[in-house]
Amino acid sequence: MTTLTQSTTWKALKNHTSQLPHMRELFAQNPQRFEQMSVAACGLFLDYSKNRVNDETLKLLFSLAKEAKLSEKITAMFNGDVINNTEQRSVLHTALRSKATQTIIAEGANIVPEVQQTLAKMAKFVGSVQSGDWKGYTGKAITDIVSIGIGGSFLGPKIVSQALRPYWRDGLNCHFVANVDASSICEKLIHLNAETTLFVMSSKSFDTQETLTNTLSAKDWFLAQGASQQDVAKHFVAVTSNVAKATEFGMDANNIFPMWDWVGGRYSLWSAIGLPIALLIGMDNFIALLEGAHQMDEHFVNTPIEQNMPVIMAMLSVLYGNFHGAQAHVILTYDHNLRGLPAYFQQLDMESNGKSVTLDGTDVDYSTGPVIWGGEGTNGQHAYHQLLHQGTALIPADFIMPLQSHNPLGKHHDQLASNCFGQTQALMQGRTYDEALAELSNSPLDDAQIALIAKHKVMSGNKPSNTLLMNKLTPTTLGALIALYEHKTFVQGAIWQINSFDQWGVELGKQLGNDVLDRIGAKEGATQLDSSSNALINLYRQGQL
Ligand SMILES: O=P(O)(O)OC[C@H]1O[C@H](O)[C@H](O)[C@@H](O)[C@@H]1O
Repeated sequence: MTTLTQSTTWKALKNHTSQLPHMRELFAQNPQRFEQMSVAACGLFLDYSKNRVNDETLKLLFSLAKEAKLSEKITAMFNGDVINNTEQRSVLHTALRSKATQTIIAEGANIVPEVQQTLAKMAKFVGSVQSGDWKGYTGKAITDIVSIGIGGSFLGPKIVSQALRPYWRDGLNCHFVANVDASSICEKLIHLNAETTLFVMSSKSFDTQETLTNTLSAKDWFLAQGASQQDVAKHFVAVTSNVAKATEFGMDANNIFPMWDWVGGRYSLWSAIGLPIALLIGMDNFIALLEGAHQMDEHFVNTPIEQNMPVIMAMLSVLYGNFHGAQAHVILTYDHNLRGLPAYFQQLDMESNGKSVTLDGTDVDYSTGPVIWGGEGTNGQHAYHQLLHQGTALIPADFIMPLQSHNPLGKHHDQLASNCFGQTQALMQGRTYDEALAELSNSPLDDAQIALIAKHKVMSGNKPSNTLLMNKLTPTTLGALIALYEHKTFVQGAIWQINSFDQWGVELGKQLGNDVLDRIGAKEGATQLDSSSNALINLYRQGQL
């Protein structure tokens, strides 16, 4: 039994939440609800009024945060304290977007100079590739980047590049290879010219099977196109914290961009892992991305928790996960360029808070990280919004939308916005039986049929949502948005007293996968494992059913 669930505040929340009226009633009681439950920060605007809260709920949630010593924990992270207790590491992705004048101590040294040196190395490299000064082995400029990496070494570069498509410099294209399934790399290489292709291999550990395999295959392809071993240095660069392994692999030491143990993979896009992003949008825009995140860092550190955007969003998630039984959370991006963002937040949140023991190893007796999923609006309305409106599961929703489009065309953006706002309204107010009957008042159906259809048209409403707006999706607002969710994830972990920065759960699958790989390649069929695993391996070995 943890102290958290035994606390007075926790018990008060349990009691309070069961007595709150429907959101329709909460809006009717307070015409100022929107004004009182919205907050602006760093170019973002959060409307959290469509939530199952009143002033008392918020007061209790903020008490929970204070009892968790949240402010002290925020300070500890930014100061470089070793808060990742199982790997004995600081957590300082925030240092990657710090100012050159700052001093941030990690492992006994000021890390800001090295961060700045790496940014300068990136800027020089990006400038030379974009200007055409960087030449391939036949003297041609680079036209295509192939980014090889997986997990945090893939999702950040991929999703941010996609989100900032309007900022791509002409003349450069980028292809992302992550999965070890050869289709991923083959379908890209087939269209590329080795003379003008640059491979960026990103792996913090330089020990991830998929990334190593893909990089070796890329190298084989490159050499098979007529290039020679000494040409590799012109076409392969690496981003890693394991410089020794990268050099051993054959990467030219001058082409290795460092990263550090105090940056978690899912928090690393701000480091040289973001090199593909910078190559596409330019270093000036990459710096703007960092600036947006830095602004959100400042907001997070300096703003009282009651007006603190990451804290508000985090405490609302704690409310639904721990007091309303919600086990999932949906991210709905009403912006085509943000279509990949739910997948990014999926790793950020689920790999951070998918834990079941507290920092001191006590089994939790409460829910922790929810299942994060989502997609772009309005597509989701034609796919899964039915469940959001009438399903039995409570799934809180974040709607994210810029007020201005990069492609203002006719009524498109009006329709996008009207759908976004209409959805949050429908989730909140639902439809009563009487309203359904009224809608059927002119129906030719008989009374029994009308009563039946009306019943099927009832929507309970009271479904919570946040609406996050920005003027326009720019590098700066995107940086602030991603940092917002990083800090939201941190706050939830702080409340749940878990380590949000290790990922022991991914180890076993890898170990067993390596064992299966050996059994697939063995002389004899598999017999030592469970009957299912033996059979599956042997089916694969025979290559057909
Ligand atoms: O960057 P790498 O060391 O290759 O790791 C790539 C990924 O591997 C694992 O799946 C970790 O759980 C991720 O957090 C990490 O981003």
